Amino acid sequence: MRTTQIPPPAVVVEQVRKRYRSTQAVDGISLTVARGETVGILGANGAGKTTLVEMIAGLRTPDTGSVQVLGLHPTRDRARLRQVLGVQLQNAYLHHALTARELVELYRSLYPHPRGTDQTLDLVELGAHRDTQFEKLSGGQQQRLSVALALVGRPRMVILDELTTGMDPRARRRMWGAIEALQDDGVTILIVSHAMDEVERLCDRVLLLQDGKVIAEGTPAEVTAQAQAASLEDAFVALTGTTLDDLQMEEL
Ligand SMILES: Nc1ncnc2c1ncn2[C@@H]1O[C@H](COP(=O)(O)OP(=O)(O)OP(=O)(O)O)[C@@H](O)[C@H]1O
Repeated sequence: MRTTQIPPPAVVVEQVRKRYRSTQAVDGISLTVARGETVGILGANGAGKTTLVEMIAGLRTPDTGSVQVLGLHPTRDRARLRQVLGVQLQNAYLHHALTARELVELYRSLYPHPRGTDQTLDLVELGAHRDTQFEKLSGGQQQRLSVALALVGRPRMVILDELTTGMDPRARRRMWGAIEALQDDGVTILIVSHAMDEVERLCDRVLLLQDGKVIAEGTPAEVTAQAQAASLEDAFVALTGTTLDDLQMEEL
């Protein structure tokens, strides 16, 4: 009888914890993400979302617990993981004096089979700004470029922290289209987002965090129903006791 090897899930996180001095940022989170699945990580400011995805990306080491990504250990197998995982993080440091084209070319050089430079810039509609230095791009354009850089290596999985923050409505729609194309290609996606319309449209499943713990999990419709709410945004408010206006005030 022939046996088929079932590939491991894209992400297996078991009971991870991470503390910064007096703050328990992540407090015992477990998460399994199937290959090709899109999972949204939600929660108020400071809930632990970025810390969680940084541990999955291998950029932070958990104090306890384990993380496996595409069958690899995020820190021990860092070089191999970098070839298959694209990461766009909040406040990513990019060389400000380089142009959009130069940054794409720099990132292309890290991968064996990267997308073309023009194709990458067109993906986020930055072709017209190819010769603009990063520091002279608008905030939304910088954000679009950082997403493009996460996709340049044709990753099997991407982590997107605040995908469309700062983008105008047209750029957001365009970005959603680009994400849907990745989904059609079977790419596994983790999205950190405060935009509930985006999460409802793109995510198969969401995890709602509070104080470093998962307080709700399921499809957007299941989490909405669990809170007996009319929308995911209402569910967020009911379950976390935070309003999105509070979130925006905190971000000011
Ligand atoms: N480098 C650090 N040193 C000390 N404390 C930190 C550090 N990074 C994060 N924290 C704290 O850990 C907690 C979780 O932060 P984290 O950035 O993971 O939250 P978040 O859910 O991504 O928030 P946001 O929505 O504001 O991006 C917060 O209380 C934050 O102040």
